[in-house]
Amino acid sequence: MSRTSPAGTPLGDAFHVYDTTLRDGAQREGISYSVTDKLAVARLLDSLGVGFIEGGWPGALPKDTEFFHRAAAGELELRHAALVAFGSTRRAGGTAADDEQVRALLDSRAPVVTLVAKSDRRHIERALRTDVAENCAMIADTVRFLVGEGRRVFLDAEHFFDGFAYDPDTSLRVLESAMDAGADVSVLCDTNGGQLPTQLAETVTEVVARTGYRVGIHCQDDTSCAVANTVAAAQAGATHVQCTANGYGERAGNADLFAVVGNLATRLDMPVLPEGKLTELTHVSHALAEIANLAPDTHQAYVGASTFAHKAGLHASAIKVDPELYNHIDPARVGNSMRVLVTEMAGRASLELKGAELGLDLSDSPEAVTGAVRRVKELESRGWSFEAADGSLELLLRREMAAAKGEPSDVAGAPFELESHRVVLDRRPDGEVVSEATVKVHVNGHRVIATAEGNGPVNALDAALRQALVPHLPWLDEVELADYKVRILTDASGTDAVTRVLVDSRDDEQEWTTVGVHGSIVEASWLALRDALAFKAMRRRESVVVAAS
Ligand SMILES: CC(=O)SCCNC(=O)CCNC(=O)[C@H](O)C(C)(C)COP(=O)(O)OP(=O)(O)OC[C@H]1O[C@@H](n2cnc3c(N)ncnc32)[C@H](O)[C@@H]1OP(=O)(O)O
Ligand SMILES: CC(=O)C(=O)O
Repeated sequence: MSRTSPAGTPLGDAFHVYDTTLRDGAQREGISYSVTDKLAVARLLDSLGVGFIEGGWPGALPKDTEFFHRAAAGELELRHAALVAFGSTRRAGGTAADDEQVRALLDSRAPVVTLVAKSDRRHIERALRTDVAENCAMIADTVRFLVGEGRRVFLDAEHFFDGFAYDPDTSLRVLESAMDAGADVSVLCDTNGGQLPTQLAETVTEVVARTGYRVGIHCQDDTSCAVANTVAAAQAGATHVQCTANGYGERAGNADLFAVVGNLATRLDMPVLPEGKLTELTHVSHALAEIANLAPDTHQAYVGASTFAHKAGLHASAIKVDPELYNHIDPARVGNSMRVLVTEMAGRASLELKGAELGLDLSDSPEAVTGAVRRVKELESRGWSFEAADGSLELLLRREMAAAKGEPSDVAGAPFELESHRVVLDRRPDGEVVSEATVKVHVNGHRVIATAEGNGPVNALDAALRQALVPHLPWLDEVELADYKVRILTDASGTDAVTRVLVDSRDDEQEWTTVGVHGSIVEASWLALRDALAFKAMRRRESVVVAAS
């Protein structure tokens, strides 16, 4: 069943993309949005073009009450989305007009209200401790009251799927009580997140067929099927999908907005976002992770940094012919990009594609490619890893290219020669442990000896090297040691442990990572640092050549 308009124009109110990051997403352990965070999240979601933004539960959480207050006072100007206040119906035995929680929904001034209500008879009787008739009256009274006050009302039918399997008549009566009172959408909730796509889609189909209501879907992710369930529901006739940014949500989470939108837009050709907005998925996902103070999931569908990163040589060989052969979509459609990883699993094509990514044309250097593949495999079998060390990989490729042409490999060499280095650990009387490094190097015809301290061997060696080299090579001062990581590999060489050091460096123009591996942490650090400076020297030589030509 397709709901794409013939012209491919946005579906608008015919299909709702409803975000509940600020309510269900905020129920994730570890997330605590400030009101300012919530406003920033809402702005980003609006800029992406979702149809509805559920801002929280006014009256229940003071922060949410303040969020709606500040939004209404002009701090939130929404261009695409309608703001939604979430809350429960009146309590049993009262009236909607007198219910404090219901009043808070009105006071929020949100144009849309989503009411959560029980739709599983066991919950009505055991958790609410009332009967089905009173539960339906609570819903109908509250919907009628809010609609009478000019609000658009959606019903979140909690535990719908479990309830429908147990006692379908009660669950359908709950929907009926809301829709007859003027609600717009019956949102079927998989509150415990235990559904699987086939059974869930069958229920959605049955509800749509039996009621003719506009049906929505809200899936928790306890079976890791929230996205699949949401898409299956849309295919079965649901025209309102509730999701959260990056799948944040209660317990295991909710349906990931970016995967749901990615699937609907690219797999089912449904223009669920305004034109041109799909390319913002990756950026918005990462920005929302930042606000939640969580690291983006690098393997997240559509938007993860590794989601279009190809490691296997066989994949690369087909990608070289046509990227579509190993990508389910063009990553640019969702604002992401493809990368080729070079590791022990690489083949010739991987190296050629990586070379192109690094600006090196290897098409007429078959010996260099063969040499580089052999060298990478051999080094990786000894614990090296080039996957995250593009700087060292580029140097390796350039050395192989030079060797293949019979040129000296110092095109990619360090701009100095090491005579020796030494690092000692100095435990001070106050208990502080300081690394002290001494280097003896030859640079521009001078023999230089320098000693420096640091908070670890990499840091101390870096400081000593700079002290020795900068007076002779002042441009090295532009290089900043941004970070370094040390990993002990117990089985890399088959016998003894080795240490792998990754060094991140940067200057005004770029960042690069280099790697060193050795039985000694000091030597591993030295190798990674030497490549870091060799990389800078190589870039400098290139810029001098460009400037001269
Ligand atoms: C499935 C979901 O995720 S829905 C969203 C859930 N989100 C939250 O719960 C976060 C915000 N919640 C809160 O701040 C508080 O729980 C409040 C303000 C809503 C209620 O707090 P309290 O009045 O202290 O009650 P408490 O949380 O202990 O229990 C909830 C009450 O609401 C009742 N209730 C539960 N669901 C509903 C419903 N759909 N409609 C009406 N009443 C309901 C319960 O029966 C219980 O009533 P009782 O106090 O008579 O036993
Ligand atoms: C409404 C909601 O969050 C749920 O049923 O899971």
